[in-house]
Amino acid sequence: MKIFLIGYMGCGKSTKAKQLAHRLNCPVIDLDAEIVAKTGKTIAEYFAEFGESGFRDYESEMLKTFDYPEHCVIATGGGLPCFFDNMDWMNANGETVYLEMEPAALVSRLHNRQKRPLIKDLDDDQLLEFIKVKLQERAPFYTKAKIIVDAFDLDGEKLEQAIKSEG
Ligand SMILES: Nc1ncnc2c1ncn2[C@@H]1O[C@H](COP(=O)(O)OP(=O)(O)O)[C@@H](O)[C@H]1O
Ligand SMILES: O=C(O)C1=C[C@@H](OP(=O)(O)O)[C@@H](O)[C@H](O)C1
Ligand SMILES: [Mg+2]
Repeated sequence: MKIFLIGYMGCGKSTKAKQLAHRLNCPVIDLDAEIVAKTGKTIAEYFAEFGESGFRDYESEMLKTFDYPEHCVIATGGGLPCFFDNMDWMNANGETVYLEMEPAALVSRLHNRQKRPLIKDLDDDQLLEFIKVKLQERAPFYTKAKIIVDAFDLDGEKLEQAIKSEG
């Protein structure tokens, strides 16, 4: 089974994907890291060179053409489910899990903003406002996930349980 973790920047997709894959004894794939490995550019450099729309094209192509092992956990980028038919594609090709988190909690997780071009120039107050607006836009996509879990106090074990009981 392919398990796609989705949710806003900072909700813990990359961190929890590693923990879950370790528990399930299967490979982990972080699509942002795959983009960096394939292009030789950081996400920030890719945005700077090709703009957000160039990045969205590339991440969608990466999502749909990656040679996934049969069983794996996939950390997606926060915006990926909200463009093209990516969310429907993931639902058709695996288990989708939305790691849901409140805007204030997301701010407290997003210390290292330089890696994330959409928020790199925002202070904490601006970031809170930005997330509130963006999360409203993105929620209709995220909530199409087959499984929704509260990501605030989540660890690999709780995530595994949530997938087993709801999946
Ligand atoms: N359970 C947790 N408690 C506190 N901080 C966490 C926890 N899980 C992840 N983090 C931190 O939150 C930040 C965002 O996590 P990350 O996995 O990169 O999120 P995403 O891939 O969803 O953007 C990282 O700095 C990470 O160390
Ligand atoms: O939410 C977004 O639009 C983005 C999230 C990032 O991934 P993380 O959610 O892992 O930070 C990365 O794909 C890019 O900076 C854009
Ligand atoms: Mg990530």
